[in-house]
Amino acid sequence: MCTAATYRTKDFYFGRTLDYEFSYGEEIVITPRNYEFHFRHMGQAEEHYAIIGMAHVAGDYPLYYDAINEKGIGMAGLNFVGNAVYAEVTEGKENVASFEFIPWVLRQCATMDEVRALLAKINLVGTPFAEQFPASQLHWIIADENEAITVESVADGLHVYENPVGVLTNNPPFAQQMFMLNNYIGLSPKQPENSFAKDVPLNTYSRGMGALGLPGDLSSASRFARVAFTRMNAVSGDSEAESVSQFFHILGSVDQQRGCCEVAEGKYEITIYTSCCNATRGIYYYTTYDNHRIMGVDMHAEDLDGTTLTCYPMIAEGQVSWQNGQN
Ligand SMILES: C[C@H](CCC(=O)NCCS(=O)(=O)O)[C@H]1CC[C@H]2[C@@H]3[C@H](O)C[C@@H]4C[C@H](O)CC[C@]4(C)[C@H]3C[C@H](O)[C@]12C
Repeated sequence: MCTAATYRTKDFYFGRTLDYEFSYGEEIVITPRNYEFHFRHMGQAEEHYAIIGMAHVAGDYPLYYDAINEKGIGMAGLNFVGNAVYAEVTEGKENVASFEFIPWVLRQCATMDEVRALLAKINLVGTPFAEQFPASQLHWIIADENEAITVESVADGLHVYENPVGVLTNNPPFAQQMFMLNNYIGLSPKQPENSFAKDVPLNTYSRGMGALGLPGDLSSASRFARVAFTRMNAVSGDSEAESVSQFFHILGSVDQQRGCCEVAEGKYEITIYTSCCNATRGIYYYTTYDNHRIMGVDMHAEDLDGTTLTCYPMIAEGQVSWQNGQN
């Protein structure tokens, strides 16, 4: 399971959790403006916007999971197993393989209008990256500081949905996820009044009872409702420290602890990493399952006019900062 979210204070923040039972060996990858992309069906592209994100690099190609570009657009791919259906390669169309979708959008779009125009022309195809990497079944969230959309390629074609909650998880399809939020219409961060029955003496015996009924399990539908509630009601200061801290708290509401989601005998899905990009400033922050210290990689600290990828392996080990003894 995975969850992605957007958040806005003074700057625009975009990130996700990557929940799985194993890692593909991902790292933080900066693609500079002059790196040559060789698209499978669309030829080669030289000049483009710089990109920073989490990717598995194979044969010098950045297979991005989630990323932002230097113009402040963010995009992430999340599992959509059983529903994602990609098109066949069609002569005369803009055929883009699903593994190329993130760089295809981020390399050339500076606004959401440009993203929409690009999506109107795209033919998203299932061409595999390599034999050992068949096309993953994904759906995507794409966002800037003003809006978010969800893109789903299903049996009857490509769908682009407005995403007013700025959240994406996994199944079911996005329209159903949004519909199911109706179930939580009565939830509130405020304490509830007794609307159950006026003659029954019901009282609030605890704080937080306004959100009683928000599901606590790890299913993707429950995570969708939980993170949407958290994100839509989140309040923070607008400094970088306060915004980043708050963003990790929002995604912390759907953190997966080892042991609670068994996917095969003795195998557990966990939150491998959580990311928070400051898309306004080109910074990729992350934590990992064992490293709760927020790490940061700044794209503008690199030569963005270069031609080669810059990769930073994730620091996955945790450290305690002792305040006495033990040092
Ligand atoms: C497994 C990851 C999604 C995690 C997730 O959504 N889990 C939910 C599980 S469930 O539905 O609820 O069961 C996805 C997200 C991004 C994916 C990777 C990226 O798309 C980049 C390449 C794409 C290639 O086609 C396959 C390898 C790959 C390197 C992908 C492997 C894998 O499918 C990743 C890592």
